Order: sequence, then C-alpha cells, then structure tokens
Amino acid sequence: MTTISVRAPAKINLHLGVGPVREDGFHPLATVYQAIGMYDDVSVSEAADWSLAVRAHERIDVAEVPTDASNVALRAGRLLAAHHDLDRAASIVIEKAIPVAGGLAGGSADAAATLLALDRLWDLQTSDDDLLALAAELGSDVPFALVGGTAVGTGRGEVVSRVADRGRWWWVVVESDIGLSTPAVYREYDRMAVAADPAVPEALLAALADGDRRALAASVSNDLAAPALALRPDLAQVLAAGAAAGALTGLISGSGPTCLFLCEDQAHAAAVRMTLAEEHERVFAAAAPVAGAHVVEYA
Ligand SMILES: C[C@@](CO)(OP(=O)(O)O)[C@H](O)COP(=O)(O)OP(=O)(O)OC[C@H]1O[C@@H](n2ccc(N)nc2=O)[C@H](O)[C@@H]1O
Ligand SMILES: Nc1ncnc2c1ncn2[C@@H]1O[C@H](COP(=O)(O)OP(=O)(O)O)[C@@H](O)[C@H]1O
Repeated sequence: MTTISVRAPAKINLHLGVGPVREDGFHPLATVYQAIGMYDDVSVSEAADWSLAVRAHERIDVAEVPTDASNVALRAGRLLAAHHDLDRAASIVIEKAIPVAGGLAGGSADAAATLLALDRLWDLQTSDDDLLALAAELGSDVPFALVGGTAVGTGRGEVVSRVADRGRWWWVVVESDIGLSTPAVYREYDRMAVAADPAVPEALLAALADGDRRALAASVSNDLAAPALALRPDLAQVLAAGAAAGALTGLISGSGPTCLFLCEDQAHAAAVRMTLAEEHERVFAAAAPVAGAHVVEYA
C-alpha cells in the first residue's frame, strides 16, 4: 500500500489590513503572508472508506481538532475527489504541531497538504490553477498554504501572489493555552472599527525586498490586533515581555492569540526565546520564509 506524506507550514501575517465587511460576511483583506518553520504533516493512503486520525504533539490538545466531516482535511479530500468525478476514498493521518485556533492557519495547512497528497496518490495531475481554486473553496488561507514563501493576499485572502523576500527572518513564537475563534475576532473588529479600504504598505514590501530587519520591524501591522486584545487582554503582557526581552518588534499572529517577535538572527532568537520561556510554557524559534506544502515521503 502506498502512503504519501506532505508537510505544510504555519503562516503569519506581516501586515493584515481589513476592510468593511462584505455582503457575503467576509472582509476584504490586503495582507502579507509569510510561511514560518512550524509544520503539520499529513499522510494519505488508499482505503475503501474515508477515515481521519489526528496525532498531536504533546503540547496540543488533540480533542480540539474535529475528526468528523467538518475537519478541513477530510473536506479537502472529498472536494478533490468530486472535482475529478471520482468515487474514491482515502485514509488521512494528521500529525499536528501547529496550535489549534492559534492564528497560524494550521487547519488550512492540513487542507493544502491533503489536496497535494491525494493529487499525488491518485496521480490526478490537477493543474496549479485548479488546486488553488479548490483551496480557496476550503478557506481563505488555504491557497497561501500551497504557495508558501512570502505573498500578498487580496480578496478575502484567497488571491495570493508571491513577493520578493530576500530576508532570512527569525521569529520567536509564543503560543497560548487557549485558542481564539477567527469569526469572533472579526465580529469584534466590526464592533470596534470604522474600516477603510485596506492596502499593503510600500515600506513593508521594500523591507522584504531588501531583507532589512529594522525596516521590517517598523512596518509590520495587524488590524485584528485591537479586537484580539479586546477579547484577550492578557496578550498585552506577552507583547510587553517580548519587547523587554529585546525583540525588534512584537505582533499578534492573524486573529491571535499567538504572539510573534522579530529577532536579529538565530542566536538572538535563541536568547529571546530563553528569556520568554522563563514565564511562558510554549515558546519556539522559527525561521522564515519557508516552502509551501511539499511532499516529504513516499512509502
Ligand atoms: C484571520 C486570518 C488572517 O490570515 O487567519 P487566522 O488568524 O484565522 O489564521 C484569515 O483571514 C482567516 O482565514 P480562514 O481561517 O481561512 O478563514 P475562513 O475559513 O475562510 O473563514 C472563517 C470565518 O472567518 C471570517 N472571515 C474570514 C476571512 C475574511 N477575509 N473575512 C472574514 O470575515 C468569516 O467569519 C468566516 O466565516
Ligand atoms: N485539520 C484541522 N486542524 C485544526 N482545526 C481544524 C481542522 N479542521 C477543522 N478545524 C476547526 O477549525 C478551527 C480553526 O482552526 P485553525 O486553522 O487551527 O486556526 P486559525 O483559524 O486560528 O488559524 C478549529 O478550532 C477547529 O474547530
């Protein structure tokens, strides 16, 4: 029996500009995604019926991940089969290291990984355009998980185009014990903010193209930070601790609650991580940008 394993990365938003809510309930975005070195692995193999198992890293509560038809990896598998008019099923195993409801798009990573893994398992040769369109049906962040690297996202976040990024960035990632619901954060944003048309700042794109850490630190921003902080005031202390530990800047990841700290280099990230680990349990250093979903094993 053939098993194919695909690895897909977590994402962060270096800029997250959010416009006024659309009629379909989604918000127009101008965002800059970056894929960071934290991954879920998805393995698929032939089976008569669909099945899903989740194995999680010890710091992740497996019970938070649905294993019924609502799991976005299963939705991805069924969508790909339907797209090709196939009456086929597969067994899917997710090895989770990306925290659940962390603002790091772990579910989207699983969906992207499943699309790619099943495309290879079934030798479907789905075009890139079709894979991206299927990914967009599954969730706004899923196309980026296929593309990886650093990219601008527009529309509701599903329209992605790569941008020049000459940096080797190091982030310290502080996870939270409890997740935050993305729709709840968007609702709080609607309540709090008078949104304008979002745009990606030129200064941020220039900082990425130049690989300039100080310039990047000065140009990151997140419109969902205020609503995330309103729902989780404790995150202000995490951001303050990162600043005190000497990070170049601190940022909430997407809709939160994960906090991110930009560092000078790997050694600086290790030092900032050590300091933050004195007070916080789940602190990691991650390099960026990294590749989108990619095959790691045929067995
Ligand atoms: C906020 C962001 C920033 O990248 O990521 P996370 O922090 O959740 O990882 C994304 O916009 C999350 O994208 P994703 O988690 O794929 O969202 P979807 O499944 O498409 O939508 C879930 C819900 O989020 C809200 N939503 C999502 C995207 C968008 N542009 N506007 C929205 O209002 C809607 O309430 C929607 O029903
Ligand atoms: N494969 C999956 N992994 C994680 N969560 C999933 C998955 N499939 C569905 N979900 C649901 O999606 C919600 C948000 O998932 P996740 O992608 O981890 O967070 P975020 O949107 O904050 O980046 C979870 O709380 C869970 O209920």
